[in-house]
Amino acid sequence: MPNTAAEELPPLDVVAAILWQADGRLLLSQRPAHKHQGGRWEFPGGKVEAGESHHQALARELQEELGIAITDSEPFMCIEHRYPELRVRLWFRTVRSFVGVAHGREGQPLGAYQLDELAQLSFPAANRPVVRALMLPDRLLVLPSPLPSVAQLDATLAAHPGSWVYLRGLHDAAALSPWVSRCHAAGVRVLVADDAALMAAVGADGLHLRAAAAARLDQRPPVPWLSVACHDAAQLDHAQVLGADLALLSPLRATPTHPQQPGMGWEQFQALAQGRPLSIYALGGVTPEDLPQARQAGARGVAGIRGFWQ
Ligand SMILES: Nc1nc2c([nH]c(=O)n2[C@H]2C[C@H](O)[C@@H](COP(=O)(O)OP(=O)(O)OP(=O)(O)O)O2)c(=O)[nH]1
Repeated sequence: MPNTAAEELPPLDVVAAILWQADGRLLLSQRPAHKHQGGRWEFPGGKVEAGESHHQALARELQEELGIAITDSEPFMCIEHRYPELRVRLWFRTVRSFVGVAHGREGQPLGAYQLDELAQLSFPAANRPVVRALMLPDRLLVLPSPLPSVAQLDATLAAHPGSWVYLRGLHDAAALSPWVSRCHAAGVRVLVADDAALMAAVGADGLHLRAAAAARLDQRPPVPWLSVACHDAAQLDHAQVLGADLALLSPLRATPTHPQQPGMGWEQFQALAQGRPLSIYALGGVTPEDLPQARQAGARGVAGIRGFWQ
């Protein structure tokens, strides 16, 4: 029987902090045993009260729960999740600095963790996509055609530290291997199109499915990172069914290569992207300067060619 009580109620709006300490570790707290999702680790925060902005709610919660003061926070991701007993809409916000010594004012244990330690912790189910998202980059560089020179690649990787590269347009091991090696030498992760066996053969980090390849699948291929090209809600739904980590949602704007395709614009992007449990990248006429706007619209990051390559 459907859980009608959960269907009828609007989701509970909750803010939660991706709270970076000065030492580069994330500060987490453990939910008290008697509360919903008790005993699990959480990003500190709580329910948004009537009339509060998300930032105000987060500032109040962090003061109440951890005894710290914040002046800034920025949107990181929004995830809607249905627990059997309630629906939550979690507004994760990044906090890079705070004043005060964090301590569990409600007696809750706190912990500081490196990103690569998070996988060992038990989180509420709603948090899984955000834990994955934290390991993903803000910027995804799409390999242009014609191919860039090695000098161009090196300059571009240096200009966008922490980004990943989608090795678009290369479909055999001989063509891919030098690019994989060059990117890995720079500490950059790479995605390969459509073919999981080829991805593994060249030692790439993940698979990017073009829309037609995604449509042919009904379950996730066994890859460490899965990205899917999407243009509408049905394709995003399918990306979720596949358990994708990333979706490249396009076109945000019309581009010189596809001038006949009108861009969806940020409003439509937000309507499609916000609340989904995967990291969505805005693609199509997007530049790195669009990142703050993209975040407001529910994107994890920005992807593209023009505006990214040196
Ligand atoms: N703060 C927080 N809540 C989370 C996370 N993940 C997740 O599913 N939740 C859920 C658990 C709860 O159902 C809800 C948060 O509600 P809460 O009860 O902690 O809110 P609150 O601090 O305002 O609590 P209270 O006033 O009732 O004591 O969101 C997370 O990472 N952080």
